[in-house]
Amino acid sequence: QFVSLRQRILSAVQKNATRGDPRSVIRAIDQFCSQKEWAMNVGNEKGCILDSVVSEVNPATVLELGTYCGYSTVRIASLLPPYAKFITLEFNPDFAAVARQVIAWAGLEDKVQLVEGASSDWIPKIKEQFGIKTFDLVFLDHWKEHYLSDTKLMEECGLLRKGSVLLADNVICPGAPDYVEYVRSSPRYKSHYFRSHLEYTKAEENLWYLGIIE
Ligand SMILES: Cn1cnc(CNC(=O)c2cc(-c3ccc(F)cc3)cc(O)c2O)c1
Ligand SMILES: [Mg+2]
Repeated sequence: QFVSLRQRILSAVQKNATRGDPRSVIRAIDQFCSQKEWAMNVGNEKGCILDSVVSEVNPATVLELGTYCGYSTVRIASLLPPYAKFITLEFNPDFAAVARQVIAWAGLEDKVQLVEGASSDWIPKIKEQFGIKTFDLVFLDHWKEHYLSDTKLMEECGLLRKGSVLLADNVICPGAPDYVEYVRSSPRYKSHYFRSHLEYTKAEENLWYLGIIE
């Protein structure tokens, strides 16, 4: 019977990765997606940029918008200090179900809270629900047309502070032009492109990094 791509990704992890070993989970997904079927994980090239930003920021609080199968969730969670609070939001319950199992296979279920639902519904509730004042790092990788509205919503909800770092995937492909326009023209943001390629392809892509300077 029909097995979904996300289920095939999960099976590849359970078959080829070692329980409790995040790096083997990442390697298993990258091998599957480069050798078998393309999927919209951030991938290893952009993943290394993500790793360097996480290590540099060394965040106590992290928000990920768009969990998908949990690939970037595992990369981030494996680099966080023990006291860190990491929330990842996923709208699609089928993706969330796979991501929970991928995160558990990596042994990182205690490092991250996966919350199902719409980012626009959850962002206003984060302070009181999770006892978080502001985020040191936000990774945007969900619906590209929600990057701008959710960034404005995070500002309005007081979830961003001087020094907060926003890292956005796919600002070229599929693209988030209104978001890029907003942050580039706003005096509140200092921004930086990391040149890279669309996951598992040679297509040009950028991870768009920016710090809030206030
Ligand atoms: C349904 N859905 C649930 N989450 C999302 C948000 N993610 C994306 O849309 C997304 C899309 C692509 C992509 C797709 C087709 C293509 F030809 C080129 C690129 C790459 C990514 O890295 C992404 O994050 C969409
Ligand atoms: Mg992406």
